[in-house]
Amino acid sequence: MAKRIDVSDLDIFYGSFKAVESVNMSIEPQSVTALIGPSGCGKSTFLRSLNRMHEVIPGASVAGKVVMDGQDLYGSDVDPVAVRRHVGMVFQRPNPFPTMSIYDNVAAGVRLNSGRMRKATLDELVESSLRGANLWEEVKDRLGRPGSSLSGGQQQRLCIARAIAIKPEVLLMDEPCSALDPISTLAIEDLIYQLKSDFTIVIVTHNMQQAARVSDRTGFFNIEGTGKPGRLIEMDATQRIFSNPSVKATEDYITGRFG
Ligand SMILES: Nc1ncnc2c1ncn2[C@@H]1O[C@H](COP(=O)(O)OP(=O)(O)OP(=O)(O)O)[C@@H](O)[C@H]1O
Repeated sequence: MAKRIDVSDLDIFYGSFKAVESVNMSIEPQSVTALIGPSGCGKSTFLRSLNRMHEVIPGASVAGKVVMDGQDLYGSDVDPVAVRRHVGMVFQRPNPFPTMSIYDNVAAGVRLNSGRMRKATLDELVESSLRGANLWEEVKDRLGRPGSSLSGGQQQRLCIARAIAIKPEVLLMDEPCSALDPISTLAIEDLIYQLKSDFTIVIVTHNMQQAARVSDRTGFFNIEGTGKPGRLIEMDATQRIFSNPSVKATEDYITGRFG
């Protein structure tokens, strides 16, 4: 089941450097939320704070709340590994395990989380995940080949299949198309559109057309200058952000006047 996320007064640090300040944001279930803004304004840092990946960096920390369906993900009794099971992530560069087969790539996370599973059950899960990632038809006859034998766009869909195989509720995507050609990009965008009926999706993108095409809501982050923290400036329905934003900086950014 897709989940709602409510972020309140979130500050994010690397050591003593405050990279992101005072974010308040509601992320709706079964929708796509796009995060846009100039380089260095903290989009990726914020994204990683949503599944506690930020804190794996030495010295990194957060203050504030990230609440998923009533539970604060930073509560003292919450296991970060469990959080990452519920909130999956897809990265900028497709990163399948290169020597592992296509099948094993999809099964990897499940094996880690669920231990031993009947072969037939695992087969079914691998197939449904590959179908969910729109990759099944292209790979069903070569599941034993290495993940690295696929094209870049196929590898990214393989990574999406791997992420959805563990049945997360939320899927975070950090510029998932930036290393892909336009055709593969469209395939991923179609897929994002389909996936939102099952997942809550948050995507960081530098591509304004992509944000406009795939997302329901868009958040614009900005930074006043080097060394200053990034802030969420405005968040609204995507159509409104791209047609009639309330803040001038948002308009300047989306019309290409800066950033
Ligand atoms: N591992 C890290 N250690 C220290 N500072 C970091 C680290 N990663 C990012 N930062 C700093 O945090 C700030 C926000 O970076 P972040 O990568 O989140 O921005 P971004 O908006 O995603 O940028 P881009 O669009 O270029 O990817 C920047 O000042 C960056 O230098």
